[in-house]
Amino acid sequence: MTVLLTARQMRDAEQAAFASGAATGAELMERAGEGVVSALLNSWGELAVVPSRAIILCGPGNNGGDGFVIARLLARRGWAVRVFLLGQADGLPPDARLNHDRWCTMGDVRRLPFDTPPQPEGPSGVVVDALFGTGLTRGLGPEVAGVLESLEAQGFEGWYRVAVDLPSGLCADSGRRITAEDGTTAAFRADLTVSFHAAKLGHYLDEGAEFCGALAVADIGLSPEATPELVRLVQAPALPLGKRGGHKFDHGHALVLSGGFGRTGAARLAARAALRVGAGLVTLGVPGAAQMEVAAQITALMMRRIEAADDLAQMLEDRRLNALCLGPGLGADRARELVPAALAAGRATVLDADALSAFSDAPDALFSALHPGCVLTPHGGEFARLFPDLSARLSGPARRGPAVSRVDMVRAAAARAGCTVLLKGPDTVIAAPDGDAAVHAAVYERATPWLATAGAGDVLAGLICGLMARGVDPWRAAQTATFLHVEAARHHGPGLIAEDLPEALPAVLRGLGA
Ligand SMILES: NC(=O)C1=CN([C@@H]2O[C@H](COP(=O)(O)OP(=O)(O)OC[C@H]3O[C@@H](n4cnc5c(N)ncnc54)[C@H](O)[C@@H]3O)[C@@H](O)[C@H]2O)[C@@H](O)CC1
Ligand SMILES: [K+]
Repeated sequence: MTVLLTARQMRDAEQAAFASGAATGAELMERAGEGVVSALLNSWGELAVVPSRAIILCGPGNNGGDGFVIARLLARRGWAVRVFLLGQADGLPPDARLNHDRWCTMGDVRRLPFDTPPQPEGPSGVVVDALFGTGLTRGLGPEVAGVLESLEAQGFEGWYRVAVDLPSGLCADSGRRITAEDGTTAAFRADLTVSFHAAKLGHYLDEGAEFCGALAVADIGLSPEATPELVRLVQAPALPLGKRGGHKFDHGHALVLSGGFGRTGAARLAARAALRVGAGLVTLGVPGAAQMEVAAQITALMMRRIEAADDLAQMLEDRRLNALCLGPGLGADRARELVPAALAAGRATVLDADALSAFSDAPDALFSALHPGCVLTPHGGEFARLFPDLSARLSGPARRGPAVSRVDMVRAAAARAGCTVLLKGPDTVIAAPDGDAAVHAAVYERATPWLATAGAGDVLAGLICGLMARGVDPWRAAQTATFLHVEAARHHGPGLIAEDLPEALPAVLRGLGA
């Protein structure tokens, strides 16, 4: 399992290594520097062949210490290396000071901010940002922001930008840029970020991937941590997806509630996704006025008339209907009518879109009706309507590092709602009420910009519902559906519209050995 760490968890892993005698700080710093050098040589093969040039910006902490190791290792390979230090050598922590001094036997250290910014002095090379890593506590002030700006102004075309551990200015826990006292939010924009031991949350959340460029994680010989608060990175389905034998009723019966005439498309998309992901049967619950419209559009899906809460309650007397989906295209009035009846039935239930927004005036009424079998799938706007206080903590500027993150807020939301909450986005965060949290980030090699299309969210709700109909618990259903959703988008590629997602699933499932 791949986990994402906070800055504190990374420090704990380091301290555990010191306490057990497994490594010293200087050893870890050496391995970190080696990790950066091998990652950059791997990323840009030409640099491994011919010695190149490096400009290395070192900060006042151990991130700066890594910078001095990198300087030494590259100079030994014959590179022309120029090193700059922010602050005084006397103020460096011991391991960083050791590596500063070792570097000083090989080359000089100029001060930051620059008197005159360095020129590229060659067609290619590497700018290394070793200013701040997990120890960033405040935003980059005008001094450091000015250094980054003046480097940008030099162009450095053909040069690569490498961030050590994190792009300076970016918060390790949240992926947000920390805002300085003067209101600026500067950060180093990297082509490659090389982190150590395990990726940090900030590499995947929020603006993280945008500033990291690409991400490599170097092994520095620390033991894997196993604490319950760890956040997992979803990179595969959370369970085998193959269908065992049996009758269609053995694979569950999902019910997707549709909106009225002219508004049934979203529910039909969700229903088709539920069927494609393997629910044995899927029925659309449709108001009378929309029955003709729906009937003209469906084949394998079934349809039942559901006008009011009583119809739904009556239908749910059939225990074989084991998973519900309400929200896509449902309409606010119909949501207020049907959601309480659906929740009272105690079935596995996905609430999305209108089923969430309809309760923005009285979220507590919704929370008191929810149960652990529910999954809420808000996008940012719906999350803000249900959890305005939590959302506000994310939307304001982050003044201190580490800053509050999407994971913190979705965890708080899941605890408040008493059920699984999935906050959609390129960095989807899923949290269970017991504090378990997972991130699925459609970034780096999994970037799927084509997924930003009308109806994609309806399909996701349907996938979760379909998996829950198959008996998967909400926590694993939410993670697996998110993974499949992105896999389907990647499989289809450019030109994707929501209808394509369920149709791409057979190939995706086959590829996963289902
Ligand atoms: N924790 C670990 O296991 C390891 C850490 N290593 C490196 O050590 C780094 C963490 O080192 P540190 O904890 O010393 O932290 P940093 O080097 O990230 O920065 C801390 C220093 O910067 C100052 N500072 C923070 N924000 C500032 C701002 N906006 N403007 C000016 N000064 C600011 C702090 O007061 C402190 O002096 C990691 O990112 C990584 O690069 C590696 O050497 C290997 C192992
Ligand atoms: K850095």
